[in-house]
Amino acid sequence: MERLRVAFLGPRASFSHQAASESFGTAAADLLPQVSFADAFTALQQQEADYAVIPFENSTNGSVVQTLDLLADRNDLYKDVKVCGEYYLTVHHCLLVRKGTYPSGWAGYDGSITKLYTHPQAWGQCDTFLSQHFKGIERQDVSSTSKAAEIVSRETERSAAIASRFAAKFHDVDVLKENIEDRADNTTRFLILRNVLAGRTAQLELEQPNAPTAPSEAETTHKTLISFAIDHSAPGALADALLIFKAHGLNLTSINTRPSLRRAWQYIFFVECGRTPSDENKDAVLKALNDLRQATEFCRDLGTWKDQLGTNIA
Ligand SMILES: O=C(O)C(=O)Cc1ccccc1
Repeated sequence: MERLRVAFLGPRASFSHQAASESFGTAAADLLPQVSFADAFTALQQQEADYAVIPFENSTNGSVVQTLDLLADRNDLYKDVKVCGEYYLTVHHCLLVRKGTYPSGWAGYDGSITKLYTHPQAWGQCDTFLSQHFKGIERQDVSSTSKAAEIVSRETERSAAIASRFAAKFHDVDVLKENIEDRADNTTRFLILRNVLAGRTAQLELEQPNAPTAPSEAETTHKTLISFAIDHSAPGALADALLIFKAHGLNLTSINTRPSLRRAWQYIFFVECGRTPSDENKDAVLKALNDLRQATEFCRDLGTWKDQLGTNIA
């Protein structure tokens, strides 16, 4: 079998790189760094990559809206891209500075840092630490935490990056303070995406490469993500749509919304639901999608995969 091509948000040493390399750890895979999540989606749609590993939500900070916007696919750019797996990564952030700038470490820190860099996802995960020690200090969003470490390694001003210990080593910068995340259990759930038309990944559907836990088939929950929009002027339209999930025995596990950008104040709903497969419910998702097509302005099946939290919710 040819080597798999796995797209992730680069440069190397980003959290997405870590998630990609851990989730495809045992497979023969080439990891392909991308400048943005959109580039990773494009690489998949054009079949220049077999999989993409993209952050979807964080246990401290909630949903990753950039990812929801790409899944919303308002311009039909990624029509063949679907979710086929997930991976949970515990995320520890460090405050990184150019090598040698603070020889006495955090204990001797004199408050001289004037600018902070990181990926937008990271600010909200380190809120308590930042408001205690860096209130009012300029913050600059950059394309990834690894990019932030790279910038700081070259800057002559007193600046700092929020990134991983791994990124510190990779870009040869110092760790001024580690574990600055608000919560020790700070975890990001990454989605593994594939192009449904790509034959070379078909056999891996529903399988997470290198699954951290391996529950038996009977106790594995399958999750499905479906997006839809409804006519907000009809009373009960959302309730009717959600009742379809219940009617087919699909357990709702999360709901997100993003603006539809078709009309002001209309939303795209992203509903995640779970089911433990059985003979009775094997067509539940297909049936629910058929019913949803009648009850919504549009709906889209964004894929089904195995739950890696190992919870049996049916
Ligand atoms: O910027 C990175 O390293 C990413 O991969 C995005 C991200 C940022 C913070 C937590 C998890 C993922």
